Amino acid sequence: MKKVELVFVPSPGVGHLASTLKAANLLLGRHERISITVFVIKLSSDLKIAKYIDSLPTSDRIRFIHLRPNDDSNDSPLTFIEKYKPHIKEAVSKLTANSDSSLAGFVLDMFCAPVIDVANEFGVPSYIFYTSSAASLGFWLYVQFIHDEQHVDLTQFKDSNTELVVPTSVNSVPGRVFPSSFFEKERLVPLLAHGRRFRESKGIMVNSFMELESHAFNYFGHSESSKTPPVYPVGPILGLEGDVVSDGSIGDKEIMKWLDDQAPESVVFLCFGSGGGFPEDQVKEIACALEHTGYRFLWSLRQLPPKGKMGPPSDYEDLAQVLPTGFLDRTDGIGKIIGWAPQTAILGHPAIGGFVSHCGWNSILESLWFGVPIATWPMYAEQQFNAFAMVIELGLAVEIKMDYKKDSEIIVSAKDIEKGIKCLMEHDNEVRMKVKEMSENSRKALSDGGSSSFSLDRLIQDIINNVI
Ligand SMILES: O=c1ccn([C@@H]2O[C@H](COP(=O)(O)OP(=O)(O)O[C@H]3O[C@H](CO)[C@@H](O)[C@H](O)[C@H]3O)[C@@H](O)[C@H]2O)c(=O)[nH]1
Repeated sequence: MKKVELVFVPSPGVGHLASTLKAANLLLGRHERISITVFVIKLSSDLKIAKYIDSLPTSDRIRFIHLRPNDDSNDSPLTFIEKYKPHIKEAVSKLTANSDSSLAGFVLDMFCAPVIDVANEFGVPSYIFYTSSAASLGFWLYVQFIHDEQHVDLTQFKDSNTELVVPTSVNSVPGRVFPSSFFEKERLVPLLAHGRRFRESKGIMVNSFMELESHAFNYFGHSESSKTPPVYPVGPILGLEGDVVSDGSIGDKEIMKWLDDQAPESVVFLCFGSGGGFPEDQVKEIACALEHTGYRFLWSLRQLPPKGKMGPPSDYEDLAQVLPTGFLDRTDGIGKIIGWAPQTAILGHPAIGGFVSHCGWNSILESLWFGVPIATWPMYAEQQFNAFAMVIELGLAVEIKMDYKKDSEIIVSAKDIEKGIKCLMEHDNEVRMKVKEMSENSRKALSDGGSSSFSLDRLIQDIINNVI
C-alpha cells in the first residue's frame, strides 16, 4: 500500500513546538502508512529551543527540514510565518518530486494557518493543530464572527467587566480576561485573519480532551450551529519525557534531590512559562508572600529582558540584587530559587502540593495530569482567559489573579499572593479533589478506548481517505 505523507509546520515557541512534535509522533505511532516531514524554524533569540531542535532525532518516517532562519528580532508570532511560505512551497515541491508517497495534507500550528495557501497550491487539505484549549478556540472564532458579521466594536470590552456571551463557554466572559491582542489594532487584524483561515481547514486538532471541556467540544460537535470544520480533541499531548528543553543538568538533579527531602504535597512550585518574568517590585512582593505563608517553595525566577528589548527571560546573575535583604538566608532550607525548571519532572514529584502558574495551556495540562492544583497568575496571550476557565468554568484552580497583564503597571500585593497560596495549599479542599479526578480522566483520554484516542482514529481515517 502506498505511503501517506503529511507536512507539519509548528510555531517555534516551546509552548507550541513540543506539543506539535508530540502530535506528529502520535500519528506515526497509530498508523504505519503515515510518514511526516516537519518544517522547523529556529529562532536565533531562543538558544534553548535552538538546542532542542538540533537534538531532534530523525527516522525513516519522520524527518526535519530546517527553514532558513530569518531576522526574527521584531517578528510577531502572528505574522512571522508569511515570509516562510515561499521556502515551504519550494521544499514541498522537491519533496513530492522525489517521493514515492502521496501527499495527504498539511498540519499547521494555529499561528501558521496562512500556510493553507501553500497546501491549496498542492491541492491537499490543511488541518490546524490548536495548542490551547477548545474554549479559547471557541472564543477566538466567536470574536471573529461577531466582528465580521455583526460589526461589534471590541474596544467596549477592554479591561472592563462588560461580559460577552460566548457559546463555547458556560459563563459569560468578562472583558478583563480577553486576550489583550484583541484590543490592539496591529494584532487584531492578523488574529481575525487566522480565525477566518481556521474555518477553511479540513479539521482542527485541539490539545485537550472531552472530559475536561465537554461544553466546548459538544458545541463544536453541532457543526450547523458553529459553522466550523470538525474539531478533534486529541490531548492531552504532553512533553513528559522531554522536560522539554531541560538538559538533565547537574542543576536539574540537584532540584530533584532537594524535592526528595521534602514531605509529600508540602512544596509550592512557582513557574511562569517560557515568557514569564516580573519587574523587581513584584518579585519582592512574591518573596514576602512566600516568607509569610511559611510553606516550602520552589520558585523559577527569571529576569525580563531590558525595557524595549524582545526575547525570552534569562536567569539572574545575582539573586540577592532583586530579592528583599536577607531573604535568601532566612529561607535557606525552606525554599529554593531556580532558573528554567524541569517542569514536568517537578510537577510529577510527590513533594509538590500546588502550582502558581501563568496558565499557559501546556502548564495547565501538565498540572492536571499530575493532579496538582493551580493558583492562577496569567501574564499575556490567552492566559487570562485560561485562568477564567480554570477558576470559574471548571472549578479546577484557585485565583491569585485572573486579569493580571505582564505589561501593566499593577503590582499584586504580598497579602493577596499569600491569601492565594494559602488557599492553594489547603489539603482536601474541593479544588484539589476535583483536580485529582480530572487527573484520572486525563490519563484515560489517550489510552485504548479513551475519548481522544477515538477522536484521533477518526482523524487518521479522514487523512487516509484524502489519498484514496
Ligand atoms: O521553566 C520552565 C518553563 C516552562 N517549561 C515548559 O515549557 C512549556 C511552556 O508551555 P506553556 O505552559 O503552554 O506556556 P508558554 O510557553 O507561555 O506557551 C505559549 O503557548 C501556549 C500554548 O498555545 C499558550 O497557552 C500560552 O499562552 C503561550 O504563552 C511547558 O511544557 C513547561 O513544562 C519548563 O519546562 N520550564
